[in-house]
Amino acid sequence: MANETVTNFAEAAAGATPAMRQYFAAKEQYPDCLVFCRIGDFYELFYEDAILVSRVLQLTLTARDREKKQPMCGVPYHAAEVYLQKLLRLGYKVALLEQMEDPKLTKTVVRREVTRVLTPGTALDPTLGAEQSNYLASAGVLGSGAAQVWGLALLDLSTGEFRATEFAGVGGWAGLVDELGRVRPVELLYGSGLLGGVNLAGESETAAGLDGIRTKTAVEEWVFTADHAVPLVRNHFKVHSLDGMGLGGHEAAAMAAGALLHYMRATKQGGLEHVDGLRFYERSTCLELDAVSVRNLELVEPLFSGESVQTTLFYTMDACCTPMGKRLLRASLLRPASGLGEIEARLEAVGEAAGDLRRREELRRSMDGVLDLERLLGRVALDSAGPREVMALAKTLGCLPGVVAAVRLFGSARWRELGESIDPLEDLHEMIVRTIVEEPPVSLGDGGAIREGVDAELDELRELSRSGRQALAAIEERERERTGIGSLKVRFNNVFGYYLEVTKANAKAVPSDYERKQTLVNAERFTTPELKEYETKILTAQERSGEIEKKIFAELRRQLLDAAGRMRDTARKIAEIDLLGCFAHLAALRGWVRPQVEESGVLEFVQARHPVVEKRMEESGGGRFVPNSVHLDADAGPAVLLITGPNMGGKSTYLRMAALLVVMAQMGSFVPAERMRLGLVDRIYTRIGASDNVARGRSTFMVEMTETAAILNTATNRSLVLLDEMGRGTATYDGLSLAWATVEHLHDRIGARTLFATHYHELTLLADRLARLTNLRVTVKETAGGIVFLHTVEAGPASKSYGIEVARLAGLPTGVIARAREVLKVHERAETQQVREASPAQGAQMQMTMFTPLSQRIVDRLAEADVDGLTPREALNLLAELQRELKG
Ligand SMILES: Nc1ncnc2c1ncn2[C@@H]1O[C@H](COP(=O)(O)OP(=O)(O)OP(=O)(O)O)[C@@H](O)[C@H]1O
Repeated sequence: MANETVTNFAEAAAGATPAMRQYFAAKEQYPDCLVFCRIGDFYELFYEDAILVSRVLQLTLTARDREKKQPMCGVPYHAAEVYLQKLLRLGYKVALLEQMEDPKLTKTVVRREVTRVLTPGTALDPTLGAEQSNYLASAGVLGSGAAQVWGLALLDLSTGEFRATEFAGVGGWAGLVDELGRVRPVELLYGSGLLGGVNLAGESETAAGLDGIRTKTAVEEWVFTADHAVPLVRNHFKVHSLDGMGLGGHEAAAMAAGALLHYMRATKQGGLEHVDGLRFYERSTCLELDAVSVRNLELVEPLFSGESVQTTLFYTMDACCTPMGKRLLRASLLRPASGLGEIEARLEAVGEAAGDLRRREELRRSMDGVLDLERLLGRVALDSAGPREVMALAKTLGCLPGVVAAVRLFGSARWRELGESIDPLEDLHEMIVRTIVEEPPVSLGDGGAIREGVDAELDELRELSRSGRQALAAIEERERERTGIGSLKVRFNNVFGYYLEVTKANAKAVPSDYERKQTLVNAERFTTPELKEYETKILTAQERSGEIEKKIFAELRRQLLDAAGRMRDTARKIAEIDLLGCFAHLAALRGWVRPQVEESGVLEFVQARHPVVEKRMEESGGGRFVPNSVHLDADAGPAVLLITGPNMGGKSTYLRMAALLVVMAQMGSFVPAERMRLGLVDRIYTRIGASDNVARGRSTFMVEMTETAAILNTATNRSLVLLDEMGRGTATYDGLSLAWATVEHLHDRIGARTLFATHYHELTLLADRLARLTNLRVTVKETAGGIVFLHTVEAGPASKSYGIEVARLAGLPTGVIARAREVLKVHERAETQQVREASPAQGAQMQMTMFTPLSQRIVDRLAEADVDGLTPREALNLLAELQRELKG
């Protein structure tokens, strides 16, 4: 919040009422928060907060005073949740200033305190999709220079998932930014001020990758110190050493985690019981996908926000039955496995289930009623679960034995492992259903959530109020007879308690022992000593039973939280079971096959299909996907496939298909192909199309070159590299030269399996020089009516580019098309002439050296020189002259 605002508040505070002074104190303590001040049945906002919130939430702006100097707006307390969620989604933070005393019982001003600060990363968003995670991230740095280590911690409060990692050395910062771009947390914590020379608030060029994180929260610098933060982690988990969590020797990661816990405490987030573990993770233990590739390949989100999710691989592969399974699918897409053992174990289990319809269906059916175990547990821990949620938890727990039994029907190692190790949590299920009634009320305060027989006193009190109410009915009956007033009623309201109500017309018939309580327009209300006695009995009984219900519920909650670790473990296993079931279902349904995975440099698939495009074509009735094959071998060649062909021919689809099939196979899924052989890939790199960085003020070409630099600097011979139309964003010869040199570097130095789609036909000449490069082309058929795309990929370079043909199909005016044809002819003629004039030997040379005309002159002069006839002095002169020419 701007300084000006704070000054305004300070000025206003000088002459404020006591309630407003509490408000100003809260505002001073939480200057970056909107303060929601509870006054009676409303939350009120004042001054700049009121102006902003009334605009954002479209509320009426009023004022506290006649002069309208104190703007104000409010939302009803009971409906506040919706408004709060909206503000949080927009990235705002909110401090709740609550009444700490019952206004009815206080004579002076009610005491108010900030009880909780809600921020995007610490509040639960009920509209969050089952597969999405709501991460709060925390990043800090230890050391300096090359010894710098960045620590990153991530917490999803809705499920309790808590993990941390590190990025060390020179590439550490870039690694951190990339990981944040992939994880996309809703809120990022960092130490205020400049850290390690870079500003996490996103003001420096290198921090542009953090633009997507809407809420960035700076906390005091000292919070991000090992001395302060690391002990917080040890205390939270009640351990002496962090080695058991894999955090031994990872102080930066532990520090980031500790700073996050500090923040949770500072914002008064209670109930962190379900955050019962912290895991150190390393990206190298999985197939690495950088943020650019995750985006380009549309693994979990469409390339451009707002587009249909149907273009994502997640959407295509999501046949999971449970929210946990969906989340694991999403996480696996972002981090496919890199170890052969893990992949094989999954593939074997998928194969077994894919081949057995009956058992597979039994398994999937057994998960029918399984709700979000992790999120329900999260709500219990955060004390936002009522009796209904606890009952929902019980229903889910009740399904587990069925799931376990279905898993045990399978025999392969992974299924056996899961079936034997999963805890069906029967004791917890039994504990809940023993305590809570089958159809509990929404809120505990409504009463009647706890079963009969759980607590003797509760049963007695309930009996008492039941008999009390019966007695009241009897009184009503008796008094009607005694007074002869047929319409006499015993009624109840919160202010007057129980009373006898008689219409005005009958008031004369009221006996003298009735005490008048209240007079209304049409009726009179009375009480009697007998009625008062019952009233006290009933109300005390109700009050007391409310207390007992609360106590029992709290005890149940505590016992459930004691078992939080077991529940989370089971939830993880259910997720794995569900995911394997989903893969098996897809394999059987869509005719996918088991890939052969090995430690080698091979990537080969026969008659493969792009899973997303194929599904979309099927759904829209848009024809059949044309299958294609790939053969790559980093060691024996071909390592580089250079794909040419017309626009719209299917080059990009072919490239993406290759990457998607690798991701799927390394996740342990079957793949849409006749056959696939995959030597494990350590990392997928993509450089495809323009990205929305342009909107952030970096040119398309700059983005392209930055991404290409990252590939050339870090790819290994076990990586898969996809380059689509590289060099397009600059002058033709610059672009061509860069593309040429890049292909050579990938081929000669890196040896990564590379798919390179290009419109530069000149590049196809590289096949003569680079032994492990093969030309491929996408085919078209020329017909009388124009070209037809066949989408088949075959060996050889494309003969023509058909750019003008495609432009015609796109509807460019005929005049422009005709003129373009003329211009093209002129250029082609000039080129042919040039080639004809050169000798055959020169022709070949020209192709190779067309980018270096200057050096060609030097080479020619050297070739002409008669070395034997030169004196040493002449030789020196020649050398000096050549050098001068080179230097220009
Ligand atoms: N194998 C295939 N079978 C059926 N349709 C395909 C196939 N490959 C691509 N297509 C369809 O052809 C269209 C163009 O594909 P794609 O974008 O891959 O072409 P491209 O060669 O990369 O074009 P450009 O060079 O203009 O980027 C897409 O709509 C795609 O769905």
